[in-house]
Amino acid sequence: MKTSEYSSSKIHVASETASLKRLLIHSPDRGLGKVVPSKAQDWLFEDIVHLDTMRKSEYDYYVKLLLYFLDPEKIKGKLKKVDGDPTRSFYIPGTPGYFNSDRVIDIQQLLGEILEIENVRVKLTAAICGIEKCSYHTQEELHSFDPYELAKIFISGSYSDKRMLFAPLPNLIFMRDIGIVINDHILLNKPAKTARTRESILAQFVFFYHPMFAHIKHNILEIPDNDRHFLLPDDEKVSDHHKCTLEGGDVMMVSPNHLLIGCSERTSVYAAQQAMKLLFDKDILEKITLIKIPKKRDYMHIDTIFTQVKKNIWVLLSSLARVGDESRKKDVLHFFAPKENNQEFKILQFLKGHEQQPKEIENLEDLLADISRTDLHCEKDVKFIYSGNNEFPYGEREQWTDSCNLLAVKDGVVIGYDRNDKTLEAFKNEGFLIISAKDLIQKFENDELSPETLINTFITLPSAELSRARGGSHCMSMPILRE
Ligand SMILES: NC(=[NH2+])NCCC[C@H](N)C(=O)O
Repeated sequence: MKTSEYSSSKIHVASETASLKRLLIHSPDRGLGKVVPSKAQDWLFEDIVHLDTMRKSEYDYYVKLLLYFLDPEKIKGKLKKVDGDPTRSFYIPGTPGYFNSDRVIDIQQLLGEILEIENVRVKLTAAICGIEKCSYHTQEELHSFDPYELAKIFISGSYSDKRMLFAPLPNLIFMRDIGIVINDHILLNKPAKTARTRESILAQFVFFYHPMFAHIKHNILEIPDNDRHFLLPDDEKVSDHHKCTLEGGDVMMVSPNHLLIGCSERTSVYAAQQAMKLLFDKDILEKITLIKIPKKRDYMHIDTIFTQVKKNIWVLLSSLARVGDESRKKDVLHFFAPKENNQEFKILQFLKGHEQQPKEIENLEDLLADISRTDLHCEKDVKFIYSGNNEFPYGEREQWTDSCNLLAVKDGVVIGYDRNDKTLEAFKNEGFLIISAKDLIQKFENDELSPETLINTFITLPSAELSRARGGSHCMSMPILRE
């Protein structure tokens, strides 16, 4: 793909379920295979992963599925060849066999392309060496690499000869968190965790320097830090009133005029307010709802507790929603039931021009039903599918492995993990076809099914390794164009 071919690229997202047309992803890179047990948690993984299994038996299916839906020419008729290649060159940017799609786009490819521009390479190398505290000689050595190899080094933290230079970025596979497209604007993140700092520098350079985003350069939004934050004592810097962090998993574009922002372990109230001010001042939206959830590793972002499946269907965790079966059973099983954490839960809705009088919404279902009816003008009944089929203790168990973190490739067709049996049962009860990625891809290849005619389907992705990284298919995608 020539960089010039990207220049007419449209960037626009105004819903969570309209047909996906273009997105950014990142295939697990060699850095993930270098995580050691003592660092796994610091680097936000629940465990170390088996890289080969994660790629060949899990993530590669995600890529093939996305290609079938978004850019079928790149895959159709080639499945046998792709699956039979032990080097996986189809999935690796910069190699001759790479699928090179302008619709399913690996950020590593874009990084390689901007590193071909001399002054960008110099600046980015200096920036990375600065935060990673590299020596002058390392900086010089880095200049000698080919742009695509340099992109790999910046992401994986290691050279191809296996020498490690700095920490890997295992969480870059969760592309959702680096930024978010809001209509035709991009809001960049401010990561809460140091393990994700380098990711946002890479993202900043890609969005500001890649020709794909040149025509919307003035639409790239960065949240301002607290004025003179550097003068705050260290212990005050971490308080929610001063801290300025925001990650894409907490930002959801549910309709052209309405944005949801989660205030969570990762997104501070201060940053959410700054984002709101920026978006209202620039007239990008008229309604923003802040959803405050407990600051807990279990629910790091709002997209871990609910996502949209269809205009009128949502999947969510009942213990944070309206009283469901799950919470009623807690009275009986109170010894084992988790502590009630609803007190920390609050929803406030703000309208432009009336920011001082937010409306409080009592529970998640009321908010989501209102989005379906009022914002999306949906006349059908609004339905809620609960994690773990709302049966104790499966709701929490399956939420932990991303039962609520689904990616809609079109209205009613979602990708999620295969391991959440009870949640899948709940989808089945709602009339959804449950089909594995492997079977579906084969049926697409044999023309038994087609992405255009598919409706109400839950496509299951193998997830034994992926779920150890604590993110699902919603987090693994950054949509940049929906229909
Ligand atoms: N949008 C999301 N839910 N992202 C999940 C990110 C998971 C990643 N391991 C982290 O802790 O940062």
